[in-house]
Amino acid sequence: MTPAARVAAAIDILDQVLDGMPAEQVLTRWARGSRFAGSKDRAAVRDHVFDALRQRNTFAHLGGGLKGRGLMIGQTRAADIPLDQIFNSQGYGADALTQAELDHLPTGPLPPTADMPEWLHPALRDSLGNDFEAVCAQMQTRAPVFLRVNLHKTTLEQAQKALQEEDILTKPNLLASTALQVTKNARRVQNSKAYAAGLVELQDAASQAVTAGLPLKSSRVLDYCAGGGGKSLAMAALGATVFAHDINTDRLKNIAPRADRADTPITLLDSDEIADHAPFDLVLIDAPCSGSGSWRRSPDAKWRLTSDALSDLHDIQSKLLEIAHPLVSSDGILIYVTCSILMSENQTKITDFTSKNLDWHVKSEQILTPLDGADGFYCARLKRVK
Ligand SMILES: C[S@@+](CC[C@H](N)C(=O)[O-])C[C@H]1O[C@@H](n2cnc3c(N)ncnc32)[C@H](O)[C@@H]1O
Repeated sequence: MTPAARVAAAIDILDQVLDGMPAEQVLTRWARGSRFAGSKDRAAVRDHVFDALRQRNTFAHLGGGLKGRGLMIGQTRAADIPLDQIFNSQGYGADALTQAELDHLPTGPLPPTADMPEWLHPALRDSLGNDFEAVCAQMQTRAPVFLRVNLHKTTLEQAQKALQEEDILTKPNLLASTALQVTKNARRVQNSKAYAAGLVELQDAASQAVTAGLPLKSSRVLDYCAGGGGKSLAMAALGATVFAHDINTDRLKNIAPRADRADTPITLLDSDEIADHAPFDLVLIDAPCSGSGSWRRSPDAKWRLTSDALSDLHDIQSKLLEIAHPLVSSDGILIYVTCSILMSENQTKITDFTSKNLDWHVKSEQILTPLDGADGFYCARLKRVK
């Protein structure tokens, strides 16, 4: 595909995403229906779409409209690429600019805060304080790709060497001793031998930081909201005996093959089986949340979030704390985690919980934002008052 044809594809995809469809779903459908598109084309179209969603309002301002076409005109302008190289009606490329589009002269640049939903600005300002603008600017950029080294099978150095043999370059990351940041050929990771052999998994460094600091060796752990098992696998690799549960049992299906690859067994539990295995030394609630800490990776989610949906999430988060805390052994630890940067899903939830459950107190809290180099994360460790 020519650069112009890739932009034309991105315009169609963006129009569907702007109508409310999840970006991943539209991209997958487009790739299936576009046999002519090679892996480089698919990657380029994906980058266009995600970049445009990260900077949606900036590009709409530069391009003169909040439609796929406006966003891609804005993106082309922001990249300083001559517009007629892309918008020239040639081949499968995008149509040439209309007179109105040519006449659109954007006034000065928008601040980075413009690319965060406006209704959330007060909550984000409260949550991030002086970092609000800087976090918004960071959210306009692509997130780094991180790997978690499976210490059960290898060391950081050996994993780096194995990846290097496949021309995938990495460097250690200070957030977690298991974390490698990919600096070259990130897209090759999932087809690499090192990945197939279970030496590494894709996992954000902040997510790794959350589990890396836990007392996991020889602990019995319940991952109450295990999803695809990212944290279950990380905890098992650090020596824990892990039980994984999720209300959506379909989401647990990926755990068995991943656990096999990593050589770290994980026991899946249905809701009615949990009581038989309780209490646990550690119960992890990786709560469903706005995902605002990882909006660089899924930028369409920030435009889909509504205040009603956020309020529903607050209710679920409170419910999960109430359901899960009795499953912790008398001297055990309750861990509450979100990939949110909103105080209402984090500190506020924990304060509400401890004010209703006076026998629990917060041992420590960890608050990470994208300014720390990875996704935004919150982690509270709670114990019973002695
Ligand atoms: C943030 S995701 C978990 C991600 C996962 N821990 C990982 O590291 O890959 C939140 C999960 O909570 C699950 N969930 C939502 N409500 C739940 C409930 N009431 N009980 C248990 N799990 C729930 C969702 O199905 C979703 O898989």
